[in-house]
Amino acid sequence: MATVEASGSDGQGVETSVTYYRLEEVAKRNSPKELWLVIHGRVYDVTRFMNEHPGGEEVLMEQAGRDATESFEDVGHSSDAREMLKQYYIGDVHPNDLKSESGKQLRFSPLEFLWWLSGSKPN
Ligand code: HEM
Repeated sequence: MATVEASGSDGQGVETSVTYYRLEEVAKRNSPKELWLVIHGRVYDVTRFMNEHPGGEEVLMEQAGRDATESFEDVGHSSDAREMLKQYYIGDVHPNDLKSESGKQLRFSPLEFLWWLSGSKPN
């Protein structure tokens, strides 16, 4: 775990600090005693929320210690549900462990792109 302090340039005012967690650490919190999950690069401790989740505790258990972004989005959670996330936020995924979300949207691998280029050349 690493904590980064970032404070405002005026020396007073808002001070924010972010705690970074490695995915390895998140993965250990995969039991009903301690249940963390990742949604959009943020880490949530949903241990005390498990019994209250309207979608049931089983689905949270299935995602325990993992990146639950896709399943969270697949359900089409309401804005109320998104608002609730804040209560359980404990930190961010360590930058070295972040997969690029835009990377997933690449339509071609670099090799396919070369094939595509060579195929589309005149004559
Ligand atoms: C901290 C994370 C989560 C919060 C705060 C949350 C909150 C909620 C809330 C408030 C609802 C009621 C419907 C709504 O307002 O959208 C709901 C329903 C539901 N959630 Fe979650 N949820 C979380 C994570 C997940 C995850 C990871 C899954 C994985 C599949 C999931 C699956 C469901 C399902 C299946 C329903 C029932 C939908 C229905 O009956 O129409 N939730 N959740």
